[in-house]
Amino acid sequence: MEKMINGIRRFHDQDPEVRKMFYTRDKTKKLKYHSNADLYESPAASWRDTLSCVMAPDVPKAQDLPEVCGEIMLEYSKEVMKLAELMFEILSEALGLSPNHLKEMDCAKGLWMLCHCFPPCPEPNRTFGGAQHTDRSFLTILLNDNNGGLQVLYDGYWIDVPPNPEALIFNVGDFLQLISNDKFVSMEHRILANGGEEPRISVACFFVHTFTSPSSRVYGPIKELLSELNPPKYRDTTSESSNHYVARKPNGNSSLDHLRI
Ligand SMILES: O=C(O)CCC(=O)C(=O)O
Ligand SMILES: [Fe+2]
Repeated sequence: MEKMINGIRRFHDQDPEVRKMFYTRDKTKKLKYHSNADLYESPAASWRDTLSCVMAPDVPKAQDLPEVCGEIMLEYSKEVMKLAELMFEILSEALGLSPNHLKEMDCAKGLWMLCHCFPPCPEPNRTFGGAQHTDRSFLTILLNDNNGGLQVLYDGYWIDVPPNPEALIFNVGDFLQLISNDKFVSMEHRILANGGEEPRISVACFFVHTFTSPSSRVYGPIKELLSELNPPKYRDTTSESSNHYVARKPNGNSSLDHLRI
């Protein structure tokens, strides 16, 4: 975990000329680097630079990744995928299903890795590092360095998540909410703009289905969970029609709103 944080810090510490080689706002690219993700959508751009890469199911080649962090991104992905499989087994059991149920739905198959850097912001009270949102994933596994900033919305209050580089944070995403028919609820969170002196590093591993078999797979509330007393709360959707879900919505609306029955 420490090696991963250091590798991502090395990437963001590089000369802009080197980082520029990876810069793109083309959403179809598997590897991209950009600043202020919501630049053209939000009233105040998020104070953040992000290197993101689709790491699974198609594993990128080391030589296609940035030299200073490619190896560790590949190594970290492998470990985080093992952890996700285990977590999906536990979550399946918590739903009263067989341990392999969520894995067999390919919940652990697609990995989109977002390697963030939140540079010190000269006016941190005028924007965010990341505005309020829920993750458009089944599950997100989050690694932070020792700089705080992440907050979760609980009972109407924003609560600081204490930074701990030796811990991982598991966030339920919108798609787990959908297939569990609201048994698990995705977490509203935000990241304050960095008011400190040093850049804050975090790595968010999004387990998603978009990159697995686009358009073919249909997701809806798991049939085994439904009954007369627990009717489906969402319509079925394909990965194609929900393709936008990895993008953040500046208005903070859930990506599930348009699917709710
Ligand atoms: O940096 C963080 O702590 C959280 C990042 C995040 O929420 C995201 O990438 O969706
Ligand atoms: Fe998030």
